[in-house]
Amino acid sequence: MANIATILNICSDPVQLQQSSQLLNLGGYKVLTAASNEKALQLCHHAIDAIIIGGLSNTKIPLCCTFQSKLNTQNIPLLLLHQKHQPCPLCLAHSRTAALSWPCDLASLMDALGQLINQQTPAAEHTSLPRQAAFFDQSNDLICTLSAKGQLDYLNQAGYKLLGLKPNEASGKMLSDFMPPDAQAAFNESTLPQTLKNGIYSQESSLFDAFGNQHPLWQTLINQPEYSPFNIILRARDISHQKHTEHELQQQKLFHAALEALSLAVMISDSKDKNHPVVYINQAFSAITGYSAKDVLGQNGRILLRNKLDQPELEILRRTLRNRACGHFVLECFRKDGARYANEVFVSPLLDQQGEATHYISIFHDVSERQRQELQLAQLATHDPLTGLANRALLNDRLARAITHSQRYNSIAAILLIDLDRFKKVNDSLGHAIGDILLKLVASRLESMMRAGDTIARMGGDEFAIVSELVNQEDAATVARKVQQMLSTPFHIGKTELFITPSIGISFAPMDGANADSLLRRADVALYQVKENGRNHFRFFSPEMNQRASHILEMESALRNALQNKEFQLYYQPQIDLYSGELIGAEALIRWQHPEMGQIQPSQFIPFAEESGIIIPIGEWVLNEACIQAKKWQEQLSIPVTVNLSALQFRQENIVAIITKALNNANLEGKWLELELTESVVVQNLDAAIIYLKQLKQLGISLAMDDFGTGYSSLGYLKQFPFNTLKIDRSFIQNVTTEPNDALIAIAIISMAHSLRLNVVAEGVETESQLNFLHRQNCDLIQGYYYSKPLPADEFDTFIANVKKQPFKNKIREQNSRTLLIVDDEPDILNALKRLFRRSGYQIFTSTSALDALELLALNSIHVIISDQRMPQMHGSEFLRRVRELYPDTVRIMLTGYTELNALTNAINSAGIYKFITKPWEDEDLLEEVRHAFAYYEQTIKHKQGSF
Ligand SMILES: Nc1nc2c(ncn2[C@@H]2O[C@H](COP(=O)(O)O[C@H]3[C@@H](O)[C@H](n4cnc5c(=O)[nH]c(N)nc54)O[C@@H]3COP(=O)(O)O)[C@@H](O)[C@H]2O)c(=O)[nH]1
Repeated sequence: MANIATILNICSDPVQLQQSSQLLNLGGYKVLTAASNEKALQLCHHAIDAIIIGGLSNTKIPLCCTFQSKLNTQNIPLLLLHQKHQPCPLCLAHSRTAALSWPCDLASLMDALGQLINQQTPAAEHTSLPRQAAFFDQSNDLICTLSAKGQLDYLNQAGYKLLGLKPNEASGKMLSDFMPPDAQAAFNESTLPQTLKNGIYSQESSLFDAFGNQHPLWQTLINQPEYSPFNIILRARDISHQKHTEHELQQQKLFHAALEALSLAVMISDSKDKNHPVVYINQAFSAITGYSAKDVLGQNGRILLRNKLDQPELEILRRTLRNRACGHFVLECFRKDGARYANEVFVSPLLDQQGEATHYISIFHDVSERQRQELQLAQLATHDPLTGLANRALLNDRLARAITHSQRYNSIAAILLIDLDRFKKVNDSLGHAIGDILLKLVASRLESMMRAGDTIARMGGDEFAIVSELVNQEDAATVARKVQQMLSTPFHIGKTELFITPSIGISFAPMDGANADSLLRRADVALYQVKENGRNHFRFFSPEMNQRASHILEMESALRNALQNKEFQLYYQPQIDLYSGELIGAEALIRWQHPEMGQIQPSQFIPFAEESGIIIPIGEWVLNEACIQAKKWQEQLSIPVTVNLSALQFRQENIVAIITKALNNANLEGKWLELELTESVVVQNLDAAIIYLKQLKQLGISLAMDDFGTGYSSLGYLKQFPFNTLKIDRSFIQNVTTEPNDALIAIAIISMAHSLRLNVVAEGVETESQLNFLHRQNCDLIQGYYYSKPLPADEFDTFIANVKKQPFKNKIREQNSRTLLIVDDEPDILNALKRLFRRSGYQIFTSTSALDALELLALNSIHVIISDQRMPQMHGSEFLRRVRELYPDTVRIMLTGYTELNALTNAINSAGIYKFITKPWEDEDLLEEVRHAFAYYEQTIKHKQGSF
């Protein structure tokens, strides 16, 4: 193929410049275009074969003249494409200058140029296009002629080659057949009509070759009507390379933009240079490290490490790079401002064709926050968030290790479970915030006594644990004592001073268990024993304790079965109003009808049920049953039913909902239900208790405080809670007539309850004397065997039907006569005295024992008492002391042969003895003394009554 001539096409008219350049292109010339003089001069350094100057204006120096020197010196031909005006005569004079009027067709332009360049004519004849074929065949571009409908006629050699056609295969084919389907319609409907209309049309398009390869092309179509029917000349230049370059460029831009947009830092360093200088960093690099491109480019990447060059990961990094491998590390790095951060780096080498690393690419990001979170998570998984001590999981792990160690080295591992006594009270009374501070202070005191190798953990709540490897078991006692001592100093929180004591249960490996679980359970059993026995102690686990623990487990499962097999039954014990004799309520008391063991009393299983937690479902069953029974009695008897609530039950957050549900199930109004709670149940959960009790009260439910007198017996608590009734514990009633202390407590409770406008129920009333006593103390309500034992519901109905309602008549005969009680264990003396006083007209009571005498005192209004001192059961002085406490108005005379001065003095002082008469007595003297005693009694009573 011939060399392509280069034409400098200069024209100030852009339309002419474009059209003439396209014709020149079509004619196979390489065209340099210049729209201005200056541009043209700039292009003059190219090797130019001819200059075309068009669109000439009437400037002083014609454009063509400007180039004369170049034209002359280099002998470059010049073609003047003049429009309306005449070409420059000066230039025309030049030998290698020609003129042509514009517009002209391709053939004329080719002719004129051909003659000027080497006097040759590429298109010698311009009458027929095919005659120019030889010229077109020299072109690298596809050139073809088409009909107005796009049918191919002539195709040059470059075209045949591009389309992969055999010679003459093109003629008659439609050009659109070589186009992609979506371009075909556009070619027929837009490209061809536009070309015919405007004479020339250019566009980017593509053609498929015979092998299916698509070639991107820049097409110029020129309409040459004189060559009809194949009047359209198409010149198409393969722009694959240009496209490829453009694509490459775009890709590069995209990659660069992507790198810059990346949130990961990218650093590229030159590995050929021995200092490995950084040659590229992206924006994220600067954002993460604070270093700008100016700071880093040309420097070694270790700028990020400062002087932290002893990191083990660095050695691995160097090795990785030496091996031209990829690596991933977390390095400790430093920002420009010196702040440390954890840098997760991915490094890979960029290899050349020889496999040599030309660059190292490091991609990294700051993982400080992630590392912090990971650490925090790890800490949380193994540590208690409040105190920072090990948690249960970590303790289990350490305990397991200690056990293994003890087995391997014949040593001892101890686990000490520490429970803070009455911590709950601190929490309830001072609030959880103070409770938390206290726990933290306890933790830090425990930590301060820790030896290397010990583990201190918080197991939850107020329970701590220490795992320690010891030489012998005594060492554990030393540790326990140290814990007690550490916690014995009061804690100061703000202005509050708190005292805490620990209960500690201890078990040992390998003696008490071969795994962490069993050791913990056994330490817990020992701890339980400490708590049961008054707290603030430590105990080692013993196998006997374990028996109890396994008994609890057995009981729990038996109770669960009992519940399932419906072995529980409710008994009901009547509560009576002493004054009206009316039935005022019934207390529901559970019984266990064991299929083999018969009836089991609640005292034998309720404690286990509470310990194991099974009291919760049992309690729910009791509530439901009692409500159903109360509903029945509501209609027949109009009495409420009392149900006992255990501590565990009351601690349930949804206790009010459970009770409401039981009421709803039975369709029972709240006023027919009374709940009995012990003082400790309420005090254990003070804040919640107030809320729950008020809510229960709003449901119309009555509240009774059970076992009053056995616990805190605090008037302060009582005032806070909306109780209706106080129950005096059975233990006080039992000896109320014989034990002044019990009597005094009963009396105090009755008076306290009345002052708070509460009802008082005395429970466990078994005897008439107890009843009399309580009646005299104005106790209104009675429950006990005296009236009835607890009965099944049907028997309760029968009992109620048969017992006539009658007000209690105080059996104390309101004696009009003077009453004298004589107490002596010798019947002969008793008879002698009886005979002596018979004539005096006194009503005489006699008793051979002090206890019987106390019973008589409870049942009768006694004025004067004569008691012997030496009695087997109880001495006269003790008897009379009690009488003084219980019945202070009585006048007490001691009759004895015992003359020891000290005993007499004590007796007189403690028993408030009126007269001391020695045996054997003088009848007259004794009669006289007793007469005086009655007078004294009557005077005292009169005085008392008068003072009211
Ligand atoms: N949480 C629950 N506790 C319950 C339930 N049912 C019973 N209990 C508690 O068990 C303890 C023992 O009860 P129990 O053996 O039924 O004894 C009660 C009465 O039978 C007994 N009592 C009554 N009068 C007399 C008497 O004159 N003499 C005498 N020796 N005993 C008598 O007293 C117990 C009444 O107890 P309380 O009024 O509740 O204090 C006991 O603590 C029950 O509370 C249950 O369903 N849930």
